[in-house]
Amino acid sequence: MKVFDLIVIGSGAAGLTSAFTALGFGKKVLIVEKHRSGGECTWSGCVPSKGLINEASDVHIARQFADIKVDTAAILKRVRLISEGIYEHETPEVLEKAGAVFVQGGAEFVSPNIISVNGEQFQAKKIVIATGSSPMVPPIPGLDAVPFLTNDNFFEQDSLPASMVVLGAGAIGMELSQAMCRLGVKVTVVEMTPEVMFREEPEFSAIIRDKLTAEGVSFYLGAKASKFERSELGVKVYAEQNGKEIIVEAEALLVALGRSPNTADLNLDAAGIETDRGIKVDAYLQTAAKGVYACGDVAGPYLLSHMANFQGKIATMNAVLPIRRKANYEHVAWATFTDPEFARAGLTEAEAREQCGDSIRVYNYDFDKLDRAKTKAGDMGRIKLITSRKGKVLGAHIIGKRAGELIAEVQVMKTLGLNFAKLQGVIHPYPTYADALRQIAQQVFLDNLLNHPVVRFFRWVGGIFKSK
Ligand SMILES: Cc1cc2nc3c(=O)[nH]c(=O)nc-3n(C[C@H](O)[C@H](O)[C@H](O)COP(=O)(O)OP(=O)(O)OC[C@H]3O[C@@H](n4cnc5c(N)ncnc54)[C@H](O)[C@@H]3O)c2cc1C
Ligand SMILES: NC(=O)c1ccc[n+]([C@@H]2O[C@H](COP(=O)([O-])OP(=O)(O)OC[C@H]3O[C@@H](n4cnc5c(N)ncnc54)[C@H](O)[C@@H]3O)[C@@H](O)[C@H]2O)c1
Repeated sequence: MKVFDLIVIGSGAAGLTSAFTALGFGKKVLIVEKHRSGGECTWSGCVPSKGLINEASDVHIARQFADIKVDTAAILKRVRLISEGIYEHETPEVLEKAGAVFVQGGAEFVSPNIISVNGEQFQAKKIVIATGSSPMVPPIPGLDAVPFLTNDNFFEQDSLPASMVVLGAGAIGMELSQAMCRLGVKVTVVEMTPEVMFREEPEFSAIIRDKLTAEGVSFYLGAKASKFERSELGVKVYAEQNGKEIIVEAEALLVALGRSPNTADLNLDAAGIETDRGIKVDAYLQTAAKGVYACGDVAGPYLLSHMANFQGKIATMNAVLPIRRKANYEHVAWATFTDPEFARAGLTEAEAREQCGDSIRVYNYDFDKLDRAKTKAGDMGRIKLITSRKGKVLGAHIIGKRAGELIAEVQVMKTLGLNFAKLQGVIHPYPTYADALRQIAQQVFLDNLLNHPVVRFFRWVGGIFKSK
């Protein structure tokens, strides 16, 4: 039996980070991949979705100047080429050149340190499970009898249909609905919660819903899908909204209702690995089986590529080095690439109030004050910054152009524990979107000053004399 220092099961964002981390420490690494290296991010997630969003954005701009015909077949082909381009840096050959052994096939556990792939057994001191997640397809009557798309096959379509029902107004539903609508698809979204993007600040979610509505996307909110039927056009979706039945019909259906962890084929019982919503891990990302770690979507709790990288590194370092580092999620951040973009770091206002009480400070900044935004008609944006009583960042929410880039500056302040007021002294080029953050910092600085005990004392004394 071949023996390794580390076996990595799955070569998506988490698995690749894990393998490269271990290789960097000179370890003998086996990578086992059932499908294609690169995983969801490269083939059916971040990369093709952002590729499609970029194409749709160009079309949206072009339509303002000319009556153009959109060739969605050519667009989807170009999107697939982007995935191929990223894959060039993640192929089995590249991984083997970097020093890993790559085996194609599905891995299953034989014991906590032995796996079987295509009937052959491999042993390792440590194992990292990074098998990702799959689209969650709930057992709603009729769903198994109608043709439907998920992110797994969405980007493989030859061309886009004329109409589509999108089930779920989460990250996938919103990004793809706007992109498809811009490319000429009549999109109807059916979402069971009362608002889109349930993880975001509600007022920001409403802004994005209004924007998509204005562009032509139709929404049924508070509507839970209850039945599906084939129809002459394609598919009929039945949903319950406020006790009434609604029926939406379209050529195609996209199911974007969340994810299920890929655990079923792993024979986890043989290794004593436990699951709840995904593979159960401790703070060090170790599973119930000693020496077996899990990271990325299969473990959660944040199903994001950069969190898969973050966890992949920690899990692997804990596995191969004599250190133990906890995965700390205090500084999680993400961006949703609708137009305008959405980005979030840390707590919402409600969460901050629950944790810190009403001593928190909330700064709301509108881009109508920002010169850079004024240079482009219709450029909207908003920032909500939530700080502690002393000015340290608890949460930040940005909607607007380049929100995904802007949040990085807040992330640095937050992660390094710097007082946000410090940013007021940092020179920002003019006119930029980032200058909005400097302007907010100016206000935090002033509030810090006004809250300083000495200043408060003199203001109090001043108040006494004034009242006399
Ligand atoms: C449409 C869409 C857009 C997204 N956009 C973003 C975004 O913009 N930003 C962001 O941060 N995140 C985004 N995500 C989420 C991101 O794609 C995932 O969080 C990330 O890819 C998870 O990486 P992973 O390594 O955990 O899993 P995966 O990438 O799924 O990799 C798991 C790998 O394991 C393999 N595997 C499974 N079972 C076995 C087995 N038994 N044996 C061997 N191999 C196995 C699979 O074939 C796969 O290659 C998006 C997701 C979707 C669906
Ligand atoms: N930009 C990004 O970072 C990005 C983009 C896309 C996806 N992702 C990741 O992929 C994951 C999966 O995305 P997703 O959009 O599939 O899931 P999601 O959890 O974001 O949204 C699923 C939505 O479906 C709704 N829903 C569930 N059952 C329903 C029913 N029966 N009828 C109507 N609505 C129903 C839920 O209320 C929810 O709003 C996300 O958690 C996110 O982490 C990230």
